[in-house]
Amino acid sequence: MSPLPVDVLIRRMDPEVPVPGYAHPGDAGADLVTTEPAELAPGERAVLPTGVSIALPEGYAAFVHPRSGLAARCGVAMVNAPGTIDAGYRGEIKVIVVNLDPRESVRFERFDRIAQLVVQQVEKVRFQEVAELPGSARAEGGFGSTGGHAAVDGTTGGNGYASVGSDREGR
Ligand SMILES: O=c1ccn([C@H]2C[C@H](O)[C@@H](COP(=O)(O)OP(=O)(O)OP(=O)(O)O)O2)c(=O)[nH]1
Ligand SMILES: [Mg+2]
Repeated sequence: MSPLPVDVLIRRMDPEVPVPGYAHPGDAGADLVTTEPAELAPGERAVLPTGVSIALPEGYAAFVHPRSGLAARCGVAMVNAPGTIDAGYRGEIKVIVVNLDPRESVRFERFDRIAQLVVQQVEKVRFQEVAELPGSARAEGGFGSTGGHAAVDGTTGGNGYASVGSDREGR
C-alpha cells in the first residue's frame, strides 16, 4: 500500500450525499450510502444509487464490498460481491443488494450506509497462450479437493466437516 493517500476524483450527483470516508485510520473500506429509500422483501433485490461517481487513476480499480453488520443483522448481501468499478467508469456507482433473510423485510432510508468501497492497485496482464501449462503442487485439484467442506444432505459428516440439511437435525 502506498504511504501517501492516492487522490481519487469524486463527483456528487446529489449535493447532500456525504463524501465517502474511512471510519478509522486503518480501514480498507469507505462507506457508500443509498440516496433512495428502499424496502426489500425476503429474497428481493434492488440496484441502489449511491449519488457518487469517481475517476480512478489508471492502474487502479475500486471494489464494492458488502458491510458485515448489515449481513449479520439483516441478512443483506450483494448479488455480485465484490462489484468492480473500472478506472474508466464515470457513471454513478450502484450497489446490487439482496435480502437473504427468509422471513423479515429490510428497509433502507436515504443516506443509510449500504456498502463499502475498497480502492486497490490492479495489474494489467497479457495473456500468452501456450499448449501446456507448467506443473504445480495443486495441479488441477480444486472445489474441495483439500476437504473441510460441508457434507451433503443424508451423509454423516463428523470428519471435521461442516454438515448441512437433514444431517444437522440428526446430531
Ligand atoms: O457493483 C457494481 C458493479 C459495477 N458497477 C459499474 C462500474 C463498472 O465499471 C461497470 C461495469 O461493471 P461490470 O464490468 O461488473 O458489469 P458488466 O455486466 O460486465 O457490464 P459492462 O458490459 O458494462 O462491462 O458498472 C457499479 O456501479 N456497481
Ligand atoms: Mg464488464
